[in-house]
Amino acid sequence: MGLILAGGQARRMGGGDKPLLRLGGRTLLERVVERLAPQCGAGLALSANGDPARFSGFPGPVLPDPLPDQPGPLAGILAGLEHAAAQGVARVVSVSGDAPFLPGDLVARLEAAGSEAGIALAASGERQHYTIALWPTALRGALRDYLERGERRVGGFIARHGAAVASWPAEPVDPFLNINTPADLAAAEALDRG
Ligand SMILES: Nc1nc2c(ncn2[C@@H]2O[C@H](COP(=O)(O)OP(=O)(O)OP(=O)(O)O)[C@@H](O)[C@H]2O)c(=O)[nH]1
Repeated sequence: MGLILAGGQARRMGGGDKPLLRLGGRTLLERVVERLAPQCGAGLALSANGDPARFSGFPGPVLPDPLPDQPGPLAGILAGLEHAAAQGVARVVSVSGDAPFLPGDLVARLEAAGSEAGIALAASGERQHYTIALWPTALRGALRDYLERGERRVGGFIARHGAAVASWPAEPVDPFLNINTPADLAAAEALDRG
């Protein structure tokens, strides 16, 4: 199952839903769905809080964070793992909803790198992306305990559970480039025009 994380506050962008920003005539979310859907036989889910109607075109459930007082990407990942486990799905690939150039072999390579019980992270060269990763749903109990203890660092959870890494070249275009600021969006527009 593919899980698109869209529950962040987009402070560096000035607020709002970054996945609904447009790049080259389509929203970032439409671009992420276009990249990810063909790779995910078990379908997609979107992790986002607030009114789900603003994502009405999304082809899957919109999952609110299970621990609203505990923001951060791990809360969204927990929502995805619990949803997937309820559907009998063993592994979830999370991606950021602001990464419009995801590689077409993302899921296959993460699945090859990961194990039944282990997390697998995507990397651009040496740079690891903690929110673009394969997560066994079996870790959902440990993740809920971690968050309920008041922890929220993704790297801290991964360090406890080990992680394999699948790496893609960062050049000429980083396939995990994500949009954090208006300047990033302008740069992505220039890249998209090629
Ligand atoms: N579900 C969920 N996703 C989150 C949360 N916080 C961040 N994310 C997602 O995790 C990914 C990385 O988020 P960040 O870069 O830390 O935060 P951001 O909202 O994108 O941007 P800034 O507020 O500018 O840091 C993005 O896809 C976010 O949508 C949260 O509290 N809940």
